[in-house]
Amino acid sequence: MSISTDRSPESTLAFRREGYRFIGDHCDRHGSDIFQTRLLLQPTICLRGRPAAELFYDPARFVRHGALPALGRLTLTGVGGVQGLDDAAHRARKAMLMSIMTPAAVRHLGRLFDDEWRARVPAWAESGPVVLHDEVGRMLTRAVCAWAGVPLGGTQVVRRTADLHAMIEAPVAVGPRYWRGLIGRRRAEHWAGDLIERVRHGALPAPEGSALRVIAKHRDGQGRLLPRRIAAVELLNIIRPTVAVDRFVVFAALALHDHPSWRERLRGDERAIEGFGHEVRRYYPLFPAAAARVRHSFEWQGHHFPEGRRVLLGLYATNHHPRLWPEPERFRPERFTDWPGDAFSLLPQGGGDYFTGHRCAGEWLTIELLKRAVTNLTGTMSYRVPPQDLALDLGRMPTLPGSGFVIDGVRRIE
Ligand code: HEM
Repeated sequence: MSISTDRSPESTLAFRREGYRFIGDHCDRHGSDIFQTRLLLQPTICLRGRPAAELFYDPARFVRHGALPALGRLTLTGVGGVQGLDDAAHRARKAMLMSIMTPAAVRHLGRLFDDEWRARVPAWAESGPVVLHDEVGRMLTRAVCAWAGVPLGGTQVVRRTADLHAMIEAPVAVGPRYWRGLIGRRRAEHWAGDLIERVRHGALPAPEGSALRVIAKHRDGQGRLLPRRIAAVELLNIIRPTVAVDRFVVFAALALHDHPSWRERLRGDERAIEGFGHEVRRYYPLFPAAAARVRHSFEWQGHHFPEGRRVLLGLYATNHHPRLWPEPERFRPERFTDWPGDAFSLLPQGGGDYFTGHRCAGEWLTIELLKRAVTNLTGTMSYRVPPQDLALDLGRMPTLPGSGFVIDGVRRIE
């Protein structure tokens, strides 16, 4: 059976225009969870849904080498990092990254973020309106650098956060947004590479088990240290996405604003807070899709996947699949009460296995940070949300409310 194919000879502009909705809407139009289109001048198979996720996360079927478009590699992920590795090289690099994510380390980052938050509340109470995205971004930069063993002078915080934000904003942008991402990455890699060298030469002490130390001292199967630039890319693979959690924090604040009854329901209830966080990650858009290439030709559900073909798994489209998530366009944290967990249906950070596949290395950290943020938004402070542009443009990737979520009248609750 041939795969239902878009009529347009090239869909890159449609993908940019339709953004997060592209894969889901095209699936609906084709009446199928699989269709083929042309993106960036290449035939591309797009998928959504649980069986598709199971297929996509089978490492025997797909490789990641050369899957991510160059625009994304040059800004968001960097070149030579874990995202583009396969097989034994991937497993070894991933094991290094996952060794940092112990339960104690996850709690430690949560506490550092909490301390940052509580320390900022009095300043917010004194000041006028504050932009939550900017504030939380800087708090996360400070917290993750302290956690990772990375020294960061007070004067560096704004500049480093701006570079990290620029990298996150860039991968599907054109024009100045893209250039800012390139420049941000160049500066950040230089900074991270310098830190790696200083640790290797004993000029900078890095605590045992910290991300900086683990990455600087990591040796590959042949006993070689990672090249400076690649070690820098991996250190940024920890710092950059942790700062990106500021987007989920803004979405959580938006959800609390749009569904105020949840404030009371969450207060002091850790399990409800975790479920609320899962619904924030399901409902709101961050990564639209994950990319891979077919390792060797195969047939799946009667469809032919030719060797080398680029395949996109719609993460947002799966998170909004009506068969997986009844009333997917409604924000309903109740759906996660007693949720047994499933590696192939809730995909904000990819699916499958953390160690043998490409599922996000930082998902446990993200869940912890989001819980801390929701606890603070509902339990340790009160605030007003003045009139502002809170609309989410699903045609912009990544998207945020235009205002960055402004709050004022902040008061500490004891
Ligand atoms: C804002 C929250 C985050 C989102 C939405 C997110 C999303 C993702 C997605 C979609 C992937 C790719 C999955 C795939 O290719 O199949 C990924 C991979 C990855 N993420 Fe995250 N992530 C987040 C936070 C984090 C954090 C906090 C860290 C580390 C501290 C992290 C580190 C990584 C790494 C290292 C990979 C590559 C894994 C691999 O290729 O094996 N992410 N993430």
